[in-house]
Amino acid sequence: MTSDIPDYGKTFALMREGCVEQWQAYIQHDFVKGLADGSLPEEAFIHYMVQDYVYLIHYARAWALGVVKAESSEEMRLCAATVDSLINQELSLHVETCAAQGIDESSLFNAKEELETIAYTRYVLDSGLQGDFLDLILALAPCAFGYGEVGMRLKGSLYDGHPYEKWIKIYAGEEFQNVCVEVGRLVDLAIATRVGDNPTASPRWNKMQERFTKATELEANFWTMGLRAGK
Ligand SMILES: Cc1ncc(C[n+]2csc(CCO)c2C)c(N)n1
Repeated sequence: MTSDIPDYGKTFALMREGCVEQWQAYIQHDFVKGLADGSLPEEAFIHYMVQDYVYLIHYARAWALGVVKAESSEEMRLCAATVDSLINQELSLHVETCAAQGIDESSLFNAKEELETIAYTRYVLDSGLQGDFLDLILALAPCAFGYGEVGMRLKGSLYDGHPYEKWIKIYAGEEFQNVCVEVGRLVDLAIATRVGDNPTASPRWNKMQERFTKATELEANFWTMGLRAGK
């Protein structure tokens, strides 16, 4: 890596460049700044974690739709593995963090959804329902790439007793960074097999960029929703 932009593949580099303004609004959001220096109020963090649990449930449903829409055994396997790890592993940070605040898992599962949560998750699901596998995967991708980039950036912000150390270490960690690289490979492969080696020349490119950009905007909106708690 020659810059501070992580290497999650060719599509990530192109798409990120195609929506730099929205991308910066996402990864340098005030919520992220508050996570970095530890100044984010705990109330906002918990509000965000509850909504993020709900988000992850729908996000897992969207990856399950990827199993339905896959057009190769490799795509199908990767999507199925992601559904499994989301449901059986990745939700545990949310369950544990919220349990410490007296919120049990059934309250999380049944939490009232904020409009930003509905907008983002249903946009992703509809991308897969309305479109093909590629449409779906492009709406899913900013989630992984953005948190991967945020995690990398925030690694240097840790200090002894940092309130959000656990969160930062998960997203900065090798395991999660590998997930981003894997998602990058899946997106690159999905594009190569459907639109070829020169995707920006494809008539589909603008629509593809639009999906990625919209999901990026919905990510920034999701942080803003998190900040609203207690105000
Ligand atoms: C709103 C929101 N966006 C992204 C993530 C990060 N994330 C959740 S699951 C996962 C793995 C991707 O396969 C990633 C990167 C989040 N937690 N919440």
